[in-house]
Amino acid sequence: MEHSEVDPEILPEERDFESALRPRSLSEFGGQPRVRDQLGLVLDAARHRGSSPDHVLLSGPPGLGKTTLAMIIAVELGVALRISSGPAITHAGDLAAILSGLSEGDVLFIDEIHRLARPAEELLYLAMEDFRVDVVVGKGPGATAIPIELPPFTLVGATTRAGLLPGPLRDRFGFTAQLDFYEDADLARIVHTSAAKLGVTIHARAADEIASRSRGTPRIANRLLRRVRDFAQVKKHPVVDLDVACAALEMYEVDQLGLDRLDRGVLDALCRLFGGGPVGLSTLALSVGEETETVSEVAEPFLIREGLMMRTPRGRVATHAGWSHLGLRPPAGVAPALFGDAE
Ligand SMILES: Nc1ncnc2c1ncn2[C@@H]1O[C@H](COP(=O)(O)OP(=O)(O)OP(=O)(O)O)[C@@H](O)[C@H]1O
Repeated sequence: MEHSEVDPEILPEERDFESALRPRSLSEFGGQPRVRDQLGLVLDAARHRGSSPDHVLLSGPPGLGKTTLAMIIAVELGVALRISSGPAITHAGDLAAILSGLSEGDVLFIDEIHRLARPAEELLYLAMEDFRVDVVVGKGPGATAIPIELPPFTLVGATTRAGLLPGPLRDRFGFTAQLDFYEDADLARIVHTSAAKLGVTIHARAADEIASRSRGTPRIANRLLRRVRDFAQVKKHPVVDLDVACAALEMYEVDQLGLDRLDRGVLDALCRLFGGGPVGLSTLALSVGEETETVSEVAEPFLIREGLMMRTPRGRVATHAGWSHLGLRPPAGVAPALFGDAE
């Protein structure tokens, strides 16, 4: 399977790069003003009381800053951060071991919390509410539950799918922050900050261009900046201006809307091969030589968000804006949408 250039999933070789660019405090965290203010208040109040803040749930699409915020929470509170993830905790015992290793006030970050196994989830209910875990010793009728007291801690859960969280778990978070896609102006500021950290001199219009092709996602903005930096270095441009940024982004096949080769391939196949649809997902995926999951989870959400295609009960359909984005004339009957079209 080919890797999509702007796939929001993190790549292993990017981890160092990401951690170097992470903001370390709430004031450095660009964008999301509502979340920043609300979270700031929660942390201030806890500091005032000298106690741990309520458990925090961060929800939103990948790459918007959930892990970054968890790290910031620990730094702002001056406590240690323990990191784990739903899929990594396969047994309730794994979670009990993590919880019993916490010190007073620690922040425990569980990424992808919607993927916790059921027994671990139930153990977490008690830990979140009463700071206690019951460790079951033995099997069958002779089994006994030994309660273990835990020090007060703050759980920070992150999820891309808040709707998949069971109600009892969701209700145990005192504060929920819903992260939204970023405004271009906020992304441009992030590009400037990251460029400064990387020692790249960048013009305002170049930063704006990168921001506008970043799908509202800081991870993608930083990734595109890295690509542009590589291009500028190899082509010996000491400064990244608009022309350099556009040439680099064109070379990496990221278009004005932020579509990459995979997205364009899907839209192109939908329009040219299937007359704009409706066509089934598996047929569409086959026609671009990709797995169905790659098409439905990587390409489609963005194409749909941009109003370029729709999912209908009969299959995938290109919108008027989808046809126009490829420079094609939509067939009669595909009317421009009153709202929601990207163009
Ligand atoms: N508000 C922000 N300001 C500056 N940089 C940010 C911001 N939010 C995210 N980033 C950068 O984007 C990258 C991805 O952020 P992060 O890992 O926190 O996302 P995430 O929401 O946890 O993603 P995932 O759901 O895939 O784990 C990091 O390099 C981080 O530095």
